[in-house]
Amino acid sequence: MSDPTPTLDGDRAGPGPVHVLVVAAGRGTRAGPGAPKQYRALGGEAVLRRTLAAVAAWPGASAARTRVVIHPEDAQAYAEATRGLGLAAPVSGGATRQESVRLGLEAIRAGTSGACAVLIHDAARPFAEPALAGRVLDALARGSQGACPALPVVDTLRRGALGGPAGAGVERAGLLRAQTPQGFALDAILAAHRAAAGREMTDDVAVAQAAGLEVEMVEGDEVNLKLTTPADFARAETWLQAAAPEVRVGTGFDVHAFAPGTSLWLCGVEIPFDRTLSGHSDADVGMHALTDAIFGALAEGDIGRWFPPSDPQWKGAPSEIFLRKAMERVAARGGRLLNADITLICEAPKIGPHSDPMRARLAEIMDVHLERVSVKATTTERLGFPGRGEGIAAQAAASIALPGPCR
Ligand SMILES: Nc1ccn([C@@H]2O[C@H](COP(=O)(O)OP(=O)(O)OP(=O)(O)O)[C@@H](O)[C@H]2O)c(=O)n1
Ligand SMILES: C[C@](O)(CO)[C@H](O)COP(=O)(O)O
Repeated sequence: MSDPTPTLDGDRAGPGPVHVLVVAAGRGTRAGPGAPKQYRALGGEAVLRRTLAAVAAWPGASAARTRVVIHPEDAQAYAEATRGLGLAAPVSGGATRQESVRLGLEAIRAGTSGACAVLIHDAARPFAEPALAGRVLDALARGSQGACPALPVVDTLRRGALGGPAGAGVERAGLLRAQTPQGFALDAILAAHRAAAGREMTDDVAVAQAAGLEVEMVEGDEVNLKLTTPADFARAETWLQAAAPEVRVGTGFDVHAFAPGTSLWLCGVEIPFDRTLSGHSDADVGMHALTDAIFGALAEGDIGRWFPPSDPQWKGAPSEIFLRKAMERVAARGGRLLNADITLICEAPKIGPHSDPMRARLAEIMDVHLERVSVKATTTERLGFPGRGEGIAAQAAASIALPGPCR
């Protein structure tokens, strides 16, 4: 499939397409006993899945250019947490975050050619918003060799250990707390990581600096919490409970003309008929309208953008490919389909006897309950092209819930 966002968005120039590396191979020991923190449920959903949904909304990001580094023992948990997201196979991580990053960068370099940017992000930061990633990419586009979001330290700093005596104060002016995603040109940060092997550093800015790269600090975000301790999980749960999901509605409309034939496809069901519908794919007009409604709710274009009709590979293709892609995008954004309502507009064939099988087939493809899918039909009282029996029109509405802002 052609990818609609292959380079930095809008006016951003920079070191080519944006790759995202999510490091998820840690053990999360400071988060206490249980599964590694990136696979624990937060608001009913695995932390890693939330992080990947956040990443999917970043400017220039795509599933095809997102790689996740995991611990080899976590393959099953990873498969469950990323089901339906359409990601490439995960990369096996190392004993430290630094090693995991290097292994991920090597995998990205091996799988792509040419100059590109990479955003390196902790799986343990599920709330990194598009504007934050945008500031990092903007710095790269301005020519910075690296960019890191950060926030000023606001508490007084003092040396010491809990339960022990207070030690000397530490001047806090000019101190920043570094966050991720940290962005670089892929080749530069990969070279820096190769050179740094064996010397342990806690973030990629340190690795970049050790190689002589200059890194620009950009504004971070308080909401971009790194889940480290049980208290962080408790805080994040409170945020999520306070945030209502965002409900989006999209609409779709499509028309296909009749052509000589013996059956036609409508909403995933083949109906014997004295004509067929003509079109580049299987011409399933109902499924096309529904798919466009879902893409519309996501504000991610339409079928033609994801599956150009000029591309011969979609000739005669079953339209469920398009619908599955739209649902894959809903999942990638951390959303779910609330309901879909399709109206088929034709004099013939009669839709009534087929509407329940159509609902069942659409619900199966979208992996939602039957009750969320409606298929109905109307005529145009013999007026216009459907009334003259020249073709079939379909309109659809779809509503989806996307995770609300976590502020
Ligand atoms: N060997 C490692 C260690 C860490 N990470 C990842 O680096 C990110 C930031 O690290 P941190 O929050 O310290 O995670 P953990 O190392 O898992 O936590 P802890 O130190 O409490 O064990 C996390 O997404 C973590 O999964 C990694 O990919 N490989
Ligand atoms: C990279 C990082 O998130 C920047 O704040 C942080 O350094 C990772 O934490 P770790 O505990 O050192 O892995």
